[in-house]
Amino acid sequence: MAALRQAQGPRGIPDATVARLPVYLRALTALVDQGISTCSSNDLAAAAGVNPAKLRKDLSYLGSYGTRGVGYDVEYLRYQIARELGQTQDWDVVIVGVGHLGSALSAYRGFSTRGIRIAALVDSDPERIGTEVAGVTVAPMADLESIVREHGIAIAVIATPGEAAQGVADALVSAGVTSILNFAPAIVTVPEGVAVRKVDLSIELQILAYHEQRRSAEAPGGGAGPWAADGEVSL
Ligand SMILES: NC(=O)c1ccc[n+]([C@@H]2O[C@H](COP(=O)([O-])OP(=O)(O)OC[C@H]3O[C@@H](n4cnc5c(N)ncnc54)[C@H](O)[C@@H]3O)[C@@H](O)[C@H]2O)c1
Repeated sequence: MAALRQAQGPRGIPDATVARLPVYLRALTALVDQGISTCSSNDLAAAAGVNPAKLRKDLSYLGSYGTRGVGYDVEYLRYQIARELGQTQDWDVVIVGVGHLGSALSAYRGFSTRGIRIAALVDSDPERIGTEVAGVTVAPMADLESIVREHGIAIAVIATPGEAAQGVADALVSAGVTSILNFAPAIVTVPEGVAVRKVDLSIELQILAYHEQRRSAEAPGGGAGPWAADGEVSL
């Protein structure tokens, strides 16, 4: 069976907690920007859109318990989470497949503020190779290994058609990449020690469509349905 390996949380932190850390980081960054230096777990939980007990439990994995009556030191907690997520250093990332999606991802400015730098773009199409996208020249697949070595790249994004994804994943792994974000609609198998995360917007939309359909079937007059106040479906 094809194994879809998930990133192992650092220091044994559960993956569900790791997945919420970037949300806390974003909320804390907003608090820093507003000049707020301390916050209660309730305030931070509200800003992050999670329940306070879950937030306290998540932060306890980082050894961060806040100070009774004072709350959390916003700057320090932000630093702790950034360090846990490896964001105190910049990560060079390669995108393979520089079509519509790959080009849009390369042009996204939000990565740089999160310590992610799109250092290289690679494609197999001779028409695309040599063109410049978001200030980076598209390189051929033959250059993948030297690109990964030169930039010390550990993380790659696959934005090729599904049928090319496994071959691209194999090439990435053999070049030395150890973490892959796969946008292609295909399950890729990788050796032990390589992490793969899959993003599938169609599945997310299908889930929303399912709930939308149930909502209109169950409450034709416009009931609340399964929707939570923050817009997330409560499953
Ligand atoms: N996960 C999501 O949420 C989501 C959303 C949209 C699209 N997609 C998927 O992302 C992928 C890209 O979509 P797109 O619209 O950008 O397609 P596209 O056709 O515009 O781009 C694909 C690019 O991959 C390149 N490519 C093909 N085979 C390759 C190979 N073996 N090695 C290197 N490069 C190769 C092509 O030359 C092209 O530049 C598709 O698989 C699509 O289904 C995923």
